[in-house]
Amino acid sequence: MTDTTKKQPTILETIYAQRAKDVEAAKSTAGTTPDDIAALLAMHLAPPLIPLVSRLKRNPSSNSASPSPSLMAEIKRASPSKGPIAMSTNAAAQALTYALSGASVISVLTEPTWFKGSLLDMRLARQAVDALPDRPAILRKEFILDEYQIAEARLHGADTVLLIVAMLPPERLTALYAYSLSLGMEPLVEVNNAREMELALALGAKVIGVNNRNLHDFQVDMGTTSRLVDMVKERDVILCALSGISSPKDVQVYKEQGVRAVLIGEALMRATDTSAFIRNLLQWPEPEPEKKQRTWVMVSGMKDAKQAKLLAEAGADLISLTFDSNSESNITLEEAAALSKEIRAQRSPSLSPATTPPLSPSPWLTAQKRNLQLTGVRPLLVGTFRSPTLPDILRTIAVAQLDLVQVDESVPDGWIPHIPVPVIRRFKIGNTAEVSRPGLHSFALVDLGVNGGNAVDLKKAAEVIQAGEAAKWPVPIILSGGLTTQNIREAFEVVAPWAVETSVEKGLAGDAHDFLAAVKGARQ
Ligand SMILES: O=C(O)c1ccccc1N[C@@H]1O[C@H](COP(=O)(O)O)[C@@H](O)[C@H]1O
Repeated sequence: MTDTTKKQPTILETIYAQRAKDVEAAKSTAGTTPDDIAALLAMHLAPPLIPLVSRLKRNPSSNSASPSPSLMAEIKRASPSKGPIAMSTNAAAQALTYALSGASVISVLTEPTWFKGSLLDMRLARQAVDALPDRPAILRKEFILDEYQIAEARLHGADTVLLIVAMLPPERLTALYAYSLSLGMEPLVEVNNAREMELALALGAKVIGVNNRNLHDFQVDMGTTSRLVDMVKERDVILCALSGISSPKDVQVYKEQGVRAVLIGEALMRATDTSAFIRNLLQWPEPEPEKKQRTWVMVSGMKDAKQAKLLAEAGADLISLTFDSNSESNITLEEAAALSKEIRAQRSPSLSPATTPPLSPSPWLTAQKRNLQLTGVRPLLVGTFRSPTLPDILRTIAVAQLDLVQVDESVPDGWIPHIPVPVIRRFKIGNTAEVSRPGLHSFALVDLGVNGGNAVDLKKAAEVIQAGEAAKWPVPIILSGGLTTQNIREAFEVVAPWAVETSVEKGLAGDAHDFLAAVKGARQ
């Protein structure tokens, strides 16, 4: 017979009990004991952090006169109240979509039983956004009851963790809050009523989320946040509304009340066009369309400073020197240093204040291209290397004062972070799988592998661009190999590269000048 006098545990109590068991199991598993996690943190194996508070203050509307709240976008496959929501979600792809749509925080549920999440999801979400210029913070959305889960979160790439006041005795809450801070992570402290808000404020929490969903009975009351707004007025606290938000009206009400961020799960997971849905929900401005930039030109094999100056005047943006003893264009270190000095003396950077466009979310190569264009200094000096050693590259950069270097496939990826200037990686047309890898080379040169005059396969190069960076941004490439005054117009039409390359073959400056003139004529 069932004992009807015994109170049924709420879902929060049930989840707590299960997570307490899960934590004990993880702690007693060889390789993931608390000592192991501490040793891994001491080895600095946790990736670098970004601060939650300042990241939450930035969103695509934050420069406007009336900024809308920031977005904490949640990856939520399922939930105890709704069951399955979006079971086939790929956490990394979803995270990248959120990031490129302007989210300030990506909230990743790591609870496996009711939410179908995992630490692997969180780690992949972090990896997917890691190379973005202003990546969102990663929140471990979890039922945290033990320091162990916070250390685990940090190790797997979280920038912040959730602490649920309703779930923790006050002294546990205080200890966990302090521990999270000790690892550099300002937590999101979740409350559901005035008493919990007082506890959160007493803690000194800087980011407080009011959950509109009562975690004991699942009831969602959108007024819960509104009723607590006054408690944080005039305080240095970012107030966030959590749960049940699905329409622009919901967000507008909170915005008017001074809520600075909203956490949204289900509505985002069900959206068909996530970016458009987010923009409409938050009333963020449309991203400014990329201004059509003129196609850049790189002239390679330069050995003569006067010639370089003339070509720069004729429109060359990048002047490349070849460091390859097997090439006729090879330049010695002494010659390179002299040429560099002359070019630097001649180039006159604009000293007027930089017109910096607002930071808009964009993937890695697109951002690198934009940043280079913003420098305003022309021509930039490139050192092109064939089978170099790392010390060769470093010394040449220092002596010849190179702005960029270009390397071929012989250079291991592991060297690139050690090269102190942006790297152009040369890819042969049949071998372009890694062109849009983020976070390593800053620019990709796609070599059609043909010498001037022969037929070039422009369609293949077009496919590389159209394969897309983060799916929908055209991959900015430098197109090289076989471009001539005759085919440059077609190359622009078929491929639309960011830049094109030609070379000063055997000192025939005329060719490069003709090429530059043809480029000018062909630019749309
Ligand atoms: O959604 C639930 O059933 C749930 C149950 C227990 C704890 C938390 C739960 N969900 C939380 O809901 C928000 C996101 O809400 P929404 O999907 O936008 O309505 C988030 O805080 C979840 O962790």
